[in-house]
Amino acid sequence: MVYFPNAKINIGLFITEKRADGFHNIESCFYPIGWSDVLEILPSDKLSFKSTGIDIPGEPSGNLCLKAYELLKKDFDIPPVSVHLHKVVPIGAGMGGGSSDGAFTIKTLNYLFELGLSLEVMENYARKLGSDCAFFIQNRPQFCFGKGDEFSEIDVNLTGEYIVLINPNIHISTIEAYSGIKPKASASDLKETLKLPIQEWKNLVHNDFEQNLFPRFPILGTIKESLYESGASFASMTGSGSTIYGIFEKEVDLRNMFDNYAVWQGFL
Ligand SMILES: C[C@@](CO)(OP(=O)(O)O)[C@H](O)COP(=O)(O)OP(=O)(O)OC[C@H]1O[C@@H](n2ccc(N)nc2=O)[C@H](O)[C@@H]1O
Ligand SMILES: Nc1ncnc2c1ncn2[C@@H]1O[C@H](COP(=O)(O)OP(=O)(O)O)[C@@H](O)[C@H]1O
Repeated sequence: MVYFPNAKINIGLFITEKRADGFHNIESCFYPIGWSDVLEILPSDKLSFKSTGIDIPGEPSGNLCLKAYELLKKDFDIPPVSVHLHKVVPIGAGMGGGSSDGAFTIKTLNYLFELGLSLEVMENYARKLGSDCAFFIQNRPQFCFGKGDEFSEIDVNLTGEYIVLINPNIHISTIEAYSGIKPKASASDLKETLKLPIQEWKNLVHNDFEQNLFPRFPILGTIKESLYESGASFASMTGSGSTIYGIFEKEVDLRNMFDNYAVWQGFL
């Protein structure tokens, strides 16, 4: 079976509290986007993993696809599989690409071996892989809170809007990004704010990581500004960076403007 594990953006990201377990409580709207990897999982005589495309740092055993397999293998008598991941989504880019690969592996194994797991059970397995991972089980816009792995409904629909994502090849580690943060109460009620027309989000919807990372990497602020100058209704960094996105009312082509960087553009 071939699947296309897609990335996400964060629309607004408040870091509200440091928790006793060392993680942070956040409030954010997670929204799926079309930038995707390619994942093939087939039953096989022995377990194997191959990746092509963008180089993934670390050993294959640390890859979230294999971690997901091992997690399910502990509880179910599943046969070996061969996994081929073609990596397209930039790594350490705030788009949850690795988390999506892990979640899609859980969904694929569930389907392939008829494990009969409910969405809720699959989300619980995904939570063990990483904070962002459970979101990709249902893979639909959600208000995310707690570690980013608890969900409630949010009234936001960007279907028909056009998104441009710019990744300036700066790898930001999530641990490092959180370590520079002083948590504070959320600046606004995201669920209410996102009901407003998108043109009104600019001064109300913030990503708390920007304040720390923009002074360190001035290019990030420059890209965000260029997106507004090019007519974006809303622009922001996603997650812990370094990808910056702009949402436009109609189709634009900004590939020439950012030709040194990885760019993805398409309808939401
Ligand atoms: C910042 C966010 C926002 O959506 O996205 P990305 O930028 O990674 O896409 C997420 O919170 C990233 O989630 P994820 O990448 O799954 O993080 P994990 O693997 O669970 O944790 C990596 C490290 O980040 C820190 N961490 C993560 C999540 C959280 N709510 N609080 C934290 O403090 C911890 O130090 C943890 O050891
Ligand atoms: N399938 C995978 N794809 C990308 N990174 C992975 C994968 N499995 C494990 N990782 C590890 O996760 C880290 C980054 O995860 P990623 O989801 O790309 O970042 P972010 O959470 O910032 O969007 C990398 O350091 C990488 O070693």
